[in-house]
Amino acid sequence: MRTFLETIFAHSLLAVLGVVPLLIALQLFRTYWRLRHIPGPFWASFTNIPRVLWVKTKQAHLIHQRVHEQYGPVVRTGPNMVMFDDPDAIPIVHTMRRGFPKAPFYDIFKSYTPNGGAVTVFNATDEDALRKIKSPVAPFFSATNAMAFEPIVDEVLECFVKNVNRRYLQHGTIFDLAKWLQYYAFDVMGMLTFSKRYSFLDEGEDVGGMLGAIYTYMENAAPLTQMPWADKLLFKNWLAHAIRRVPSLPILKVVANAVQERQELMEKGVRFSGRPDFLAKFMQLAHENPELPPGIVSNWTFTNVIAGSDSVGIVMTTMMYHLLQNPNSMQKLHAELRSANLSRPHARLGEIQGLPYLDACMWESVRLHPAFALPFERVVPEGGITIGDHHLPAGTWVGGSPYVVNRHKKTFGADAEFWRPERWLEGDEKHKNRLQQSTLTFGAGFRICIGRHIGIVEIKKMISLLVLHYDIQIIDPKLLQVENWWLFKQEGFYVRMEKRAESIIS
Ligand code: HEM
Repeated sequence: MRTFLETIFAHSLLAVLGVVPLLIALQLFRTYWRLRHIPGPFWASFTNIPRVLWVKTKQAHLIHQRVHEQYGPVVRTGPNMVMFDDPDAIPIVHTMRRGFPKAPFYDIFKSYTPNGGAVTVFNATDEDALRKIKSPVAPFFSATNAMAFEPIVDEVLECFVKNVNRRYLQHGTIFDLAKWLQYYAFDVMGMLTFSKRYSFLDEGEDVGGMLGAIYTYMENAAPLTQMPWADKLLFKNWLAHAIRRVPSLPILKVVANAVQERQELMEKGVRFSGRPDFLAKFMQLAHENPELPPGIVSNWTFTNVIAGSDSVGIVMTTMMYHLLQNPNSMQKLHAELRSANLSRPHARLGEIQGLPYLDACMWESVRLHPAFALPFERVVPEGGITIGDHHLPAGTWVGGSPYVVNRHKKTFGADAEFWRPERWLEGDEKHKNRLQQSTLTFGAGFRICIGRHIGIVEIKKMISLLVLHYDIQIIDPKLLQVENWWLFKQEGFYVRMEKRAESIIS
C-alpha cells in the first residue's frame, strides 16, 4: 500500500510532467506568434541556434544572401531578429537621432563588471552612457583633424617601404601583402593614438601574437553575438567570473602600459613634449572633466586601437586585390595618379583626395568587402517601425548585413556582385551620395563610424604609394581566404613586388 507521502509525490510528479511541457509549448508558441508575419526559415521562429551555426561556418554573409534570395527583402532569422536587404531601410533603422539603441549583440564585446559590463563608444547599448563618453571626443575625429595626422601616416609609410624593400624586393621574395597592410594599419593607429609603433613593420611579423589573439577573440565572440543570453550564462556572471580568468588581449596590455607611462609623467608634473596625439587629448579632457567615469582614458584609447586598425587593413587588402585582378582598373588608376603630378616620395593628401578614380576604387572596395560583415543589430523603439510591407513591433532586433545590403541590385546595378569602380562615376554628385548612403560598411546615422575620415586618409595614402611606385604580381588569386567572424578578414594574399622604373622611393 502507498504511504501518504508516496501518494503526494506521485500526484506532484504527474502534475509536473503535465505542466512543464505545456509551459514549454506555450512559450514556444508565444515566441513564434510575435513575428509570425515575417517570412523566414522555420526553426528561426523558435530558436537562435540556426544563426549561431551560420556564423560558425565562417561564411554567414553567403548564408544571409541565400536567405534573402529565398524569403525576400525582410526575413526573420531568429525568434526576435529580423534582417533587411534594401538600403531604403537604412535611414529607418540607423536614424540620426537617438532612440534606436544597439541590441544585446554588442554586450558580447563588453568585459564583465558586476554592474553590466564595461561600456565603450563602440559597444554602448545605453544611449545616456554613450552620450557622456562620446560627445567630448567626437570632434577629435573630424575630417579636418584627420588631415592633421598626415605627417604621422607618412612616417609609418616610410617604415613600410623601408622594410618591404629590404626584405622582399631584392630577391623577388613572395610575401602576404594582407599581413603587411594590417601591420601598417596597426602601427599607424598606435602612432596616432599614443605615439608608439608595435614594431610589426620592423620585425615583419605579428610580434607576441598580438594580432592573432584579436582574431581568436573574434572567433569565440562572433557566434555568441547571435545568442547573447548564452554569453551571460557562460561568461558574464559573477560565478563564471570568479572561477575562470578571462585573459586580456595582449595588445591591450601594450596600450595600457603606454597610458600608464604617460599618466606617471603627468603625475610627476612632466609635460608631454611629443606631438599632440589622441592620448594627450584624452588625458587633457579627463583632467578638465573630473565627472567623467574613472578609467575613461584607457577606455577611449583601447577603442581606437580595436575599432580602427584591422578595419583599415581589410579595406586596403580588398582594394589591392581587385586592382591586381582587374588590370584595366589598375592601369586607369596608375594613369590618374601619374597625371596628377604628385609630390614624391609621398603624395600629399590634398593632391590625392579629390582624384575621382582613386575615390571610386576606394568606395567600390568598401562596398564589396565590408570589414564587419554581420548585421548591425538595433532594438526597435516604442511604436514599432515599418520596413517595406512589414510592421516590426517595439523590442524586435533589426539589422541589415552590410555584405547583402551593399549588393542590392536595384540600387547598385545588375552587376552589384562584381568589381566595377565606374559605377561611382556614372552620374552627378547626388548619384554618388546616394550610393554612399546606401553602403552600410561604416554603419550609418547616429552610430556611424566616427573614425572613417582617418581610415580614408590611411587607405588613400597607402594605395597611391603602392600603385605609383611598385609593379605587383599576385601569385595565385585562389589562395586568398576570407573568414567572417564579424571581422571579415582576408589571408593568403601572396604577391611578388618590384619597384617601377620611375619610382624614387628607397
Ligand atoms: C576604414 C575602415 C573602417 C571601417 C570599415 C569601420 C567600420 C565601422 C563600423 C561598421 C562601425 C559601426 C558599427 C555598428 O554600428 O555596430 C564603426 C564604428 C566606430 N568606429 Fe570605425 N571603421 C573604420 C575605421 C575606424 C577608425 C580608423 C577608427 C578610429 C580612429 C574607428 C573608430 C570607430 C568608433 C569609435 C566607432 C563607434 C562609433 C559609435 O558607436 O558611435 N573606425 N566603424
